[in-house]
Amino acid sequence: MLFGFNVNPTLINIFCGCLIVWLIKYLFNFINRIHKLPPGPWGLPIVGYLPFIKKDAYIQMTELAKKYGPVFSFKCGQFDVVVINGTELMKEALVNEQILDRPKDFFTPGMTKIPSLVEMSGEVWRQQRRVALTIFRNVGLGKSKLEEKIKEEINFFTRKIDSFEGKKFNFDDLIHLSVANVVSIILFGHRYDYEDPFAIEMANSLKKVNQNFHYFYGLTFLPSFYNFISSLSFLSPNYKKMVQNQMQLEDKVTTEVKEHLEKGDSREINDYIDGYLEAINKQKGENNYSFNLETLRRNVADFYAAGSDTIAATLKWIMLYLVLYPECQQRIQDEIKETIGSEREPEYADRQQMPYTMAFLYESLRLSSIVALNVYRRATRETHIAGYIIPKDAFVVMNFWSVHRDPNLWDDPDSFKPERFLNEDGSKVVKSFNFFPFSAGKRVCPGENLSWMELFLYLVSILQKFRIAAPEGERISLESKFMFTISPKKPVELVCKRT
Ligand code: HEM
Repeated sequence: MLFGFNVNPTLINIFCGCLIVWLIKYLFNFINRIHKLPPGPWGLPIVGYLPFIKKDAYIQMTELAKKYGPVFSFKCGQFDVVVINGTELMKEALVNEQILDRPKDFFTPGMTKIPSLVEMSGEVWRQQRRVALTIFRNVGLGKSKLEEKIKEEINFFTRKIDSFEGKKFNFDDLIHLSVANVVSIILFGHRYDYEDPFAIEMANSLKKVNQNFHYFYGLTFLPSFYNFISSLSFLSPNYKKMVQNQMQLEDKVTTEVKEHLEKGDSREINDYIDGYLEAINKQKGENNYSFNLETLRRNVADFYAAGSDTIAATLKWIMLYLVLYPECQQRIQDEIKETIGSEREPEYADRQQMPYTMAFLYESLRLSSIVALNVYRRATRETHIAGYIIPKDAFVVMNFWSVHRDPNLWDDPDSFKPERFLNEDGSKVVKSFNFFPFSAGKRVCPGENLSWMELFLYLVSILQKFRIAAPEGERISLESKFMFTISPKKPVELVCKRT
């Protein structure tokens, strides 16, 4: 008798036997897996280590690497997370074809079912990336045509700084609008006036998306619980705001796409939207066709974000370093005087005669490490790093910050020393093998060349005209906040006096 029912004892025996076999198998697999996975901290059932992850996760990941070794793992919600630290292992991981993909459930579950190029995997990602790089090349990326447009934008920018007549101003808002204009020229074919409400709204939407973003977002790691958790608004208020702001940004992009569509088929290819619309027409009817208006909208919004937030954050750090280290500022201005003078506009080619300025840029990117943890990768199949198993579908996180601050690789790594990137007599800039702010391998940042050009031209054009300082009586703070990028916590306020 079982609960008052007559049950055949043989059936009970078979059921118990099956249960025991299943339990033994489960335990065997569990122990086997734990044994082969990289070591790491334990977590709680269901949520794993997620509740223990701190705000400055890149510092925590670096600390955990000291305890468990350069490759460690933990359970985070529904996924295994493997974190890679150290140059050699990072390089091994970056060339591993099995960890090129992004997570299956995009980083922003609930937002849209159509991924952007940044979130795509496999053949579709390859197609989209190939076409994006071709369009970027055709519209002038890396050519003098784009350099001229960047210089034009910087002219507007320095004129605006001039209008403050040496008084204190907020560098943040202005730099966001200016660098967003550079990426707007590539994507939309034009810049916006700094007072244009459309541009201001677009930049504000992006700013708010970033304010509410967290690298280890609960919903990213618990996608099956998305509907449940998101219905409890008090558990995910920031997430909801982020999704709303992202939608606002994408609506603006839609307006731009519509304007391009209205031009009809006769349009010239002046920007990414033109090039993409042409790709849609050309590839219609082909197998594995992945080009459509929704993907265009998502790609443009992500390029706008990836191309402006990163450069703005880096330039903010650069301004803070210039104020904190006036001797560095002076050396760059001496190089400008010798190489360019005060009349001619700076050109990107000038960098070849300006080793100290380039070393200053490298050191700024090393110390700020704005993309401290890589955009998540996913193991497409079970693979190995340093002899450890990386299970299929594990999230793979590369900790660039740990490499850029490793005391075994850099002398006094927490100090700002541009000289570390110079040869002995200071006549040449020397790149380090332990320096990869833009990642590496097939998924390396496609905006790397554009970024170097922008950073060099902004820095040199500003210092050619102005001496930068903190407002009188105010102290510069290097406190940071980590959302997707690491940026200064407080707004950067400056005083720029004509040289
Ligand atoms: C200082 C500036 C920048 C830094 C430090 C930076 C860094 C990075 C890093 C580390 C990645 C991840 C690559 C990987 O998965 O291994 C990335 C991806 C990406 N970046 Fe940048 N980036 C910068 C500027 C830009 C600019 C200016 C653009 C575009 C105009 C851009 C567009 C992208 C895109 C589209 C991806 C995703 C690529 C893919 O998934 O295939 N980035 N970036």
